[in-house]
Amino acid sequence: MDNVTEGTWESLPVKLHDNILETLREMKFTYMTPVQSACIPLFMRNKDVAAEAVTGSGKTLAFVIPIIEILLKREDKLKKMQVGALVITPTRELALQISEVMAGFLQKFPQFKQILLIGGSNPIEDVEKFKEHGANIMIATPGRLEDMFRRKADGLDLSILIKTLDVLVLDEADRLLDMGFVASLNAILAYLPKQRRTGLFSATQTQELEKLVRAGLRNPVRITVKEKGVAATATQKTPARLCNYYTICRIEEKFNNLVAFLRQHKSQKQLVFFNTCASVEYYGRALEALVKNVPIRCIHGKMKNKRNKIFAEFRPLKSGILVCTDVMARGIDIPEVHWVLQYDPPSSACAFVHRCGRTARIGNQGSALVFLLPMEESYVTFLSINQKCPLDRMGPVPDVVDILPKVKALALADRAMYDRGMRAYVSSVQAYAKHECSLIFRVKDLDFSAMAKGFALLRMPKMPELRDKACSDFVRTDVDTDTIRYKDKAREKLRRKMLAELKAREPLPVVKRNLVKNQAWSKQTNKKDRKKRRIAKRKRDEGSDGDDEDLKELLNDTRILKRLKKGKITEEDFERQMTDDVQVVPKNSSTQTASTQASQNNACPDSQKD
Ligand SMILES: Nc1ncnc2c1ncn2[C@@H]1O[C@H](COP(=O)(O)OP(=O)(O)OP(=O)(O)O)[C@@H](O)[C@H]1O
Repeated sequence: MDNVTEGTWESLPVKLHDNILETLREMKFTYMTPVQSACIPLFMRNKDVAAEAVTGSGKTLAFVIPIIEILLKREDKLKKMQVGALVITPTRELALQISEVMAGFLQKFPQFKQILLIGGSNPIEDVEKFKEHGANIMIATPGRLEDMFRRKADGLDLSILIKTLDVLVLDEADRLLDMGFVASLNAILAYLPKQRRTGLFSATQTQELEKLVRAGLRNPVRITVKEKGVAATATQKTPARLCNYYTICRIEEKFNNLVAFLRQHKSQKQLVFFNTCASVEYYGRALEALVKNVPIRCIHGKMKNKRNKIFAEFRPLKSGILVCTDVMARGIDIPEVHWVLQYDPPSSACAFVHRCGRTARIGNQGSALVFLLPMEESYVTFLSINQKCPLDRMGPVPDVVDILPKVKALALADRAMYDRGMRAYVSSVQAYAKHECSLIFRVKDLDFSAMAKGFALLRMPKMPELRDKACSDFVRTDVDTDTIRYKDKAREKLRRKMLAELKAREPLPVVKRNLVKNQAWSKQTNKKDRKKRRIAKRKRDEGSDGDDEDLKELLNDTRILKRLKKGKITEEDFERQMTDDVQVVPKNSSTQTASTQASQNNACPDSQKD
């Protein structure tokens, strides 16, 4: 393997513990990678490091090994409940993966205990686990870790236990400094002792990271590992063995192209990235019906407990398709991925590099393909200049057939699929509008009718973004969409009951709302909404009922209906909140605009965050 050429572990200027060398031998890792040979000695000699090296270059061991070495060399040994090392990482999958690597080494160091603190499980259980087993090494996602610092009342004062901290590692550091995490991270950093070693690791670096390097690290050593075979002046961000392609197709042809491509590569292992959870739900199910005899799995950030299981199932497969959002974009180490397909170009250029990095890891070959619309072709130049990520054009996918009628048939056969399509469409429009490169991805130039055709929709959703658009090219189905039933009998029964109740009820008192008419919903979230969502998220993170989505939906529907009946919300509010049971209202009723509005909650651009 080209990447593993930096000498043996024994050749390091610092001697590694025999047990570490033995573990490496057992793993059959004879040689170091460049980032490992550069980081390990520096980290072990008390330096702060900021390491940038391409995806799949072995950064995990570059901090796992020094962590153990540093803890071993402590003069006053750590007690059961004293934390000596902390690794913070953006997603739970990544945390899990790091903890597995750590566990491999800790087998030979039973004196050290590690704890994994990630969302999706009950935080009280984490507190109890901590109290029972103790922890010297914590591997955590920011949200759950921040929460743990506030668990004094549950008998865990982490702010005291962390005073012994020697090493802090921020993995995927640039992502951790993105807006979504920065508040949690600042809160966490305030608890940590200043006298510590800090390591920042990532394949991409941002200006925010620069600021942190300047402000937070003591004499940091910068380690930038360039790719071999790439001109010395260039700093290509993607692995040299990655064949990186783009293809151009019309928006209404995109899904047909994807299906044709996947059918032709059935014997291979492929990741397909979409920008929103709703698109994964919709297209993932469609692919399950259309690409036969190959395992297909779906993962996105709104899945709670199921996520780990699906990921664990997919990892060892020799061939298969993982349909996912950017929760899978960073750091995830899936062996032998042949193709990374980006159905939606990601919302940030950094994410592009990380998505591609799921293949061509540690010197292996791999390929990536992004689907672009004709109006998006300048993205290729942008990537080449901005991200040092050159792409080659791939010709049209051969043997493309029109499978959209089949997707429509799926929606006609089950209202759940119809709903999913509407939500996916709305969420995609909203995600498109939020693209970082808004000069290239111009929502105002999107052909909404053609896009709806490409989504195989039965009718056009109504949303403010489309209000001034003619959309006359779109031919809606002849079928009365209110008559489409849920396959799930309980859900269908509830829908019918709600329809009947809505028809029968008295007009309601008008409830005042603060939303601005004709403005995109995505721009109108108010403080109260945000608070509500935060509370809901906290409840979800407490991990009560992650798996039973259908039951949750039913309960949610009933709760919203009750609020409407009591006059606590307006009809419009009702529609907006019906995040899943869209289309419960009779045709011609003013409430029909609702069909997809509620899907705001589903428009989660699932950006690598947990
Ligand atoms: N010295 C080595 N010899 C052989 N294989 C190695 C070595 N170091 C790491 N690997 C393997 O290489 C793969 C990639 O390593 P790792 O996940 O640490 O990469 P990374 O740089 O963190 O990638 P990303 O930027 O995507 O997070 C893993 O499967 C790991 O087990």
